[in-house]
Amino acid sequence: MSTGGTFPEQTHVTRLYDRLDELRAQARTRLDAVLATTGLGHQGLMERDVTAAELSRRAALLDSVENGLCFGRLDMLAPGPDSGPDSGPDSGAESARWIGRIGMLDGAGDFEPLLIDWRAPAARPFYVATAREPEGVRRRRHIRTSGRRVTGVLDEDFDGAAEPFGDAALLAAVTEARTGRMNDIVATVQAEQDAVIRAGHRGILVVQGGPGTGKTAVALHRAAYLLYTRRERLARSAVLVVGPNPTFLRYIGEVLPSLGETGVLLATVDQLYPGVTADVAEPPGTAEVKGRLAMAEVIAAAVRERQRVPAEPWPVAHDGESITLDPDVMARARALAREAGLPHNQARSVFRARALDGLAGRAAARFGADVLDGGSLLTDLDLATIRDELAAEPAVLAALDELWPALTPQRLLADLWSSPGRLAAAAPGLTEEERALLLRPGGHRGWSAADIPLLDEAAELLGVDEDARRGAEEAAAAERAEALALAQEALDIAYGSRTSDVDAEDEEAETLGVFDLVDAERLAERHAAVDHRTAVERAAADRTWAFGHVVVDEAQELSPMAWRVLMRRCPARSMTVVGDIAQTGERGGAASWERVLAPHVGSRWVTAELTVNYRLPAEIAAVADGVLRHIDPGRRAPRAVRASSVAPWHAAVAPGELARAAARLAGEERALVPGGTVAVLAPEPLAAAVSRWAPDGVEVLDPRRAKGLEFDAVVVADPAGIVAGSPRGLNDLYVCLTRPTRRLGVLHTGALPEALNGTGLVPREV
Ligand SMILES: Nc1ncnc2c1ncn2[C@@H]1O[C@H](COP(=O)(O)OP(=O)(O)OP(=O)(O)O)[C@@H](O)[C@H]1O
Repeated sequence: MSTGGTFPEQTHVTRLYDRLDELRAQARTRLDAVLATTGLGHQGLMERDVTAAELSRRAALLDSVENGLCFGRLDMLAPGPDSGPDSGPDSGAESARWIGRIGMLDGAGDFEPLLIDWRAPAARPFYVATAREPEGVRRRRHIRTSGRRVTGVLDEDFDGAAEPFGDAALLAAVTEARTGRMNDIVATVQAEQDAVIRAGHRGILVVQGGPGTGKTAVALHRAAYLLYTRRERLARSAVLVVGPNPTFLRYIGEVLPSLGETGVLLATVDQLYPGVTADVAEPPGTAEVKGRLAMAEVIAAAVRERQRVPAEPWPVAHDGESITLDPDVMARARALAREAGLPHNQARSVFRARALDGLAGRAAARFGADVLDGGSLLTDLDLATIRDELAAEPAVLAALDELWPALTPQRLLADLWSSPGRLAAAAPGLTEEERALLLRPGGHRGWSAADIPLLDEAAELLGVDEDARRGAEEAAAAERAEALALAQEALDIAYGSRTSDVDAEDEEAETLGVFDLVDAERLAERHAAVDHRTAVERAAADRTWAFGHVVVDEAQELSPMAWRVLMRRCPARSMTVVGDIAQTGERGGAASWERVLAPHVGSRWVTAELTVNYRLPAEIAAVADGVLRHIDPGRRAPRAVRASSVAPWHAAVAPGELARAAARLAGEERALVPGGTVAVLAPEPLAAAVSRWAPDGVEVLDPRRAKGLEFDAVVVADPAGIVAGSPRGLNDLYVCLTRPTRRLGVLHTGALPEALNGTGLVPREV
């Protein structure tokens, strides 16, 4: 890369920033003007707020693309018809295409494209042109900037005059020190990644790739690409990005905003049930059972169990006497209610109606039987009167509610986990030990992550509680009536306090007062809350939201029950699923994509594979590959894109010294990667012990929380403990070994685990 001095590109880049400033100023001026508008009707106010929100978003977008606004230039083989006689490669003439984060047109006169959005078809050659297939490109130039200054350029010529530099821009990008937050890769997306980002497939696209192949980066860029190409639809329906834990979501949280995209909700699966926070930890075995597909049937059975029929005739006080709820009448009412095919809470009214019919019929038969022929002496009207009387009897209604109660998902699940009898009835297919894992004998203490998909399942089967909904509607109506009364009061005061000039009917009497312009209803409406939330904000608060596209990262970790939640959130089944089966750590996680997806979409999904590792230097990749061979000898390891000439090390210490030594060595590593990030990865409880000793700036994580993250230097402590720590311990070790971008050390007690022998780890004394 040539650096230093002033680059010819500076002129155009300066023009681009000038244009960006101009667009920002325009957006702000329009926003100010819109906000200053007054005297609008209710409709006008709503429209004003929508326009203001849109303009604020536009202003925010223009701010977000400040860094690295332009990062590339393509000089095409055939200059465009407008190019002037001096349109040489450095002249910045019209034949050049400037590639950047957003598209911008020249504001003056002809509206020529000044900058092409990286997602536009015209930008594609920047990512896919090769010496063999130049795609009409004569030269590709990577432009590096710092602030608004061009600090370096790197060229690849495709006209045979010079050897292309190939991956130099990429190598510069992947060797940079890490900041602890993931960066976008928009300037250096590689051809195999570009194919995934721009894939036209509308259904489920699975991106399988080893660690460091850019799956996360590619998935996020694909989200940005889809928001660009399907803006109309996705702006309304929003895109959901699912990650394994909040630390990971924080790590990736800046990528999409830096690409100017905010229409995306980042969430873990357990954050997808608004109003419930999963804050209770539970053993992995319990989570595994709760994540099984069979739990869908358990929840369905638990709901059915709550639709009861009395075992014996049940006498209920009625009008000073007693009315009997006969099992056969109740059984028939239950059967009819179930047949209605409604969710439990909605079907309650069917049950109640049919039960009252049955009870009225039974009562009529008893009281009105003709002694001569056994027929009924009662008319239909009599029957209806009896039914109405029963329906007005609180004791009868209470009894029917007990047989078919209104239920919330929380109530259903809390009752299920606290009752061995209920659990045995709903989950006969589980063993006694498995059921014991589910029981919470001490009562309800909150929700775990694995409970959330079960609550979601229950919510689907229960539906909304109609009584509660009616209550909420009535409360809303009462609120509105109150607003109306207040508005009327305000108008009365305004009328009462109008000027005496108006009373005097002189010229001033023509002045319009507030009471002339609005009536109470309109005034109340004006004060009613208008929903200004963006699609993402509304989606986050709505359990039943249907997202236009869902990106699932670290998808191998999700349980079958979690997959059901995601499928419900995406009825269109437009998904990008990225992960690596070899990294599956959760007991309930995926062993194959086929098994995960077949229950939902059969064979209607396609796969793409990423094969190049951008994170690990070859020396560290060799260590990880050794472990991968033990996990699955048939699996191909991704090819490392670079070597570092720094050998990964291992050292043995006495068991009692492990925690302190790991912390000390991590401190030493920190000095070797100035400005970079360092982590100790260790199984619990060792990780907690290391945390106590770890110097500032060193993160300490267990393998689970290290998923998807990366650090400049990593010390893996107690590899044997990691392997022994879970049924998929080798996968966990593989995850740990594949986190560093520059340096790896392995600290162990006793001998190295077999999978690490002969992998190139160099012994050292510590
Ligand atoms: N084309 C690229 N240009 C520059 N950097 C890249 C490119 N592709 C990937 N990277 C970098 O490589 C690193 C690994 O990428 P990423 O985290 O997306 O990989 P991954 O496949 O999701 O890994 P894992 O399976 O371990 O979570 C990141 O720092 C990312 O920015």
